[in-house]
Amino acid sequence: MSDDSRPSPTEPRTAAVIPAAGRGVRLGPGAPKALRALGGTPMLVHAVRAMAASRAVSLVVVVAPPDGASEVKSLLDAHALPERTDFLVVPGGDSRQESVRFGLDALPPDYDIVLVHDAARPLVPVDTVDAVIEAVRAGAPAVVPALPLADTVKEVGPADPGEPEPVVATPSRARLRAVQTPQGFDRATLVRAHEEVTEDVTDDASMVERLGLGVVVVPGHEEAFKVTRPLDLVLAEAVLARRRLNDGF
Ligand SMILES: Nc1ccn([C@@H]2O[C@H](COP(=O)(O)OP(=O)(O)OP(=O)(O)O)[C@@H](O)[C@H]2O)c(=O)n1
Ligand SMILES: C[C@](O)(CO)[C@H](O)COP(=O)(O)O
Repeated sequence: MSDDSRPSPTEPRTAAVIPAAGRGVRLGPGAPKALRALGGTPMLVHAVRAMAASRAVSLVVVVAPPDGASEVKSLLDAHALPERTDFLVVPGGDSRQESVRFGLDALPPDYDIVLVHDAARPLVPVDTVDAVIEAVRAGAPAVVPALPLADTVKEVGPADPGEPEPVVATPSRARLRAVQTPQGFDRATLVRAHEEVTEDVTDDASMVERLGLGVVVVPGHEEAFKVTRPLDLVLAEAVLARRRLNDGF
C-alpha cells in the first residue's frame, strides 16, 4: 500500500491523527518536541511523511501545540508532502488523551479506519503502518504494533522517603510487549472509547480494552521507537543518517 496511487474508492478510507501537542519535558529545554529538528527537518514532518507514505492513508490530522496551530500549518506548507494526502491542523489539549480527542472531533465523516500516531515516533517504517491497517481491515477493532522486551521487568512497591524501592514481583516477560504507534482502530470503536473512558491512560488501545473489546498485536519495528529522552534523539539522528546513506541522498 505504499506506492504513489490513491486508494481505490471501494477500500475503507483511512485517516491518521498525529498528537504533536506535547512539550517534550523529558527531552529537555527547547521548542515543543514535535517542532525540534531531526536531520534538519522538524520531527513532526518526519512523522507526517511516515503516515502519508502509506497509500491507504488519505488524510493526516495534526494536533498542534495549543498556541502553535498556525506555525504548524506553515511548516507543513513549507515541506514537500505527497499530493494524494490531505492535511488538517487542529490545536491540542493538556494531555495526550485530550489531544487525540480533539483530532478525532476534526475528522470528516467518511473515514472508517483511524490511526493514532505519536509525532514523537518519527521513523516508523511504512511496512509497520500498513501491517496495522491490514489488521483493522481484517476485522480487529483495535491493533497495536509491539515488540518483545529486552530487559527483565520488576514491579516495585512504595518506599519510605530516602529508602530504596522494594521489588514485589518479577512478571515473566515472555508475554509482555512494548507497545508502539501507529495504533489502528475501527473509527466508531475509538470514538466510543474516547466518549466513555474517563480514566487517565497512556495509549488509545487501553481505552478500547476498558470497553471490553479485543485489541490485537502486530509486529512492531525497532525504528518506531519514541524520542523521549536526549539519547533517543542521538539514536534517531543515526538511524536517519544511515537511511540517507542507503538511499544515496
Ligand atoms: N498534551 C499533549 C501531550 C502529548 N502529546 C503528544 O503525545 C505524543 C507522545 O507523548 P510524549 O512522548 O510523552 O510527548 P510529551 O508529552 O511531549 O513528552 P514529555 O512527557 O517528556 O513532556 C507526542 O507526540 C506528544 O506531542 C499531545 O499531543 N498532547
Ligand atoms: C502511546 C505510546 O507511545 C505507546 O507506547 C505511549 O504510551 C505514550 O506514552 P507517553 O508517556 O505519552 O510518552
